[in-house]
Amino acid sequence: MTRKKITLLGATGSIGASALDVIARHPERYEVFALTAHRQNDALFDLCHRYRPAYAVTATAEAAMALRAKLMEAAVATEVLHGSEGLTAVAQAPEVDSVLAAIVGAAGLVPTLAAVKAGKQLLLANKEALVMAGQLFMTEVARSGTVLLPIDSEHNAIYQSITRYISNNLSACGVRKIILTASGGPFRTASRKSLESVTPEQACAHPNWSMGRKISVDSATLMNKGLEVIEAHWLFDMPPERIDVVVHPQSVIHSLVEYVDGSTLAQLGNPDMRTPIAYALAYPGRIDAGVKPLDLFEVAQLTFERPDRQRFPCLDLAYQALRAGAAAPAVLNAANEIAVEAFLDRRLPFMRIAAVISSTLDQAAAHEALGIEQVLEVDRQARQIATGMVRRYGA
Ligand SMILES: NC(=O)C1=CN([C@@H]2O[C@H](COP(=O)(O)OP(=O)(O)OC[C@H]3O[C@@H](n4cnc5c(N)ncnc54)[C@H](OP(=O)(O)O)[C@@H]3O)[C@@H](O)[C@H]2O)C=CC1
Ligand SMILES: CC(=O)[C@@H](O)[C@H](O)COP(=O)(O)O
Ligand SMILES: [Mn+2]
Repeated sequence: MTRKKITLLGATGSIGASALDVIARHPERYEVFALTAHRQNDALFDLCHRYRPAYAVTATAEAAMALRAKLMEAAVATEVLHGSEGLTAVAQAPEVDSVLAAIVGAAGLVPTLAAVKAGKQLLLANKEALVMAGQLFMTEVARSGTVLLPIDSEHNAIYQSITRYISNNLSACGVRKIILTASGGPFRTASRKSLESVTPEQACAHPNWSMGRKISVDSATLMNKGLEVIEAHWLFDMPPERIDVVVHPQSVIHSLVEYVDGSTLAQLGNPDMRTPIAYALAYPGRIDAGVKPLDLFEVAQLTFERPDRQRFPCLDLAYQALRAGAAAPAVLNAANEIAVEAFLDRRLPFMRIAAVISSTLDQAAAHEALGIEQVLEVDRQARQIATGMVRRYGA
């Protein structure tokens, strides 16, 4: 069997760790071609030592020099690149079969799009890329013929629950609705008053998933679900009124697809990202992911609630941005990234995250964000506005 060569963008993160865990279980199937990091250079060295990729990518030339020296001393033959050119090079290298996009935030857009342009099979975790530039992204996917496999657990569940016997058009397949499940986050039952003083540590303590800090805060505000509504819109070509959100605190049903004949199909499993990652790596086959099978007697109860749109206004801000279209989702994403960073730095109270995003959406100039340069310019301007808003609403 020829081994699939994988570039892992964002190898030092939470998705990176889950992906490498699955890959390491199947050395006969997968070969790590490139690993990338941003701040965690020592962790990148350890990964190179263990997985012996052909390439590693660091953020800066200085970091690359330091890593090269350590690798040479350890007799590891990995070549080190750096910066955005380095990321693009390993996303597009002719030897690469699949790119797993797990950089967090807007920083993932350019290298992920580079992989699409080169027609690589794309295993997509970086939802922000689709939120910022969905139209452009999906146009490139169609042009290059990239096979795009979602890793985000909800979208992976939907992908698994769609029966595509007839067509790639979901309406033609009888799909009426997509239903995204949300855990409700760590503050699902918290009073509005208590939300005013919650800390980053509390916000990052997700009840079911172990994830990076940015997405953990997004889950706590329900912006994660808002971003996922936009992600689902682009991945499955569904209008916003046919994408619902239901709070399901156990995170066992990862999402559902409702059909016109009254059937609702869903994918279930223990909350562990190795399942969707293994699905995408092995597609269209299946491989062991190291995940414990679901024990329904242990789960015992699956419960459902409506999201509380008053306590968690970020969900509706995302629907609004999706309906507004054009550059609004890119503005929403940029403002959210600035607000979440400020909250994590204790410069902005939790309950002001939505205010920063809403005011930024109001103030940002209307743009028809078409090309990548325009999207990046919208992102830059929105960050500037949102930074001003953080000062206004800040702690
Ligand atoms: N974690 C999860 O379970 C899930 C995550 N996702 C999505 O996957 C993506 C990754 O999430 P997660 O793994 O939790 O995030 P982490 O914060 O754990 O990891 C982020 C990765 O991106 C790298 N990175 C950060 N900033 C930059 C930058 N400016 N340029 C290049 N690389 C950068 C980090 O490098 P370093 O650490 O070296 O600084 C790290 O490797 C996000 O888009 C998230 O929404 C989706 C579903 C589930
Ligand atoms: C694992 C995953 O896909 C995350 O996006 C997860 O869904 C976050 O949980 P919430 O449902 O709380 O947003
Ligand atoms: Mn998700």
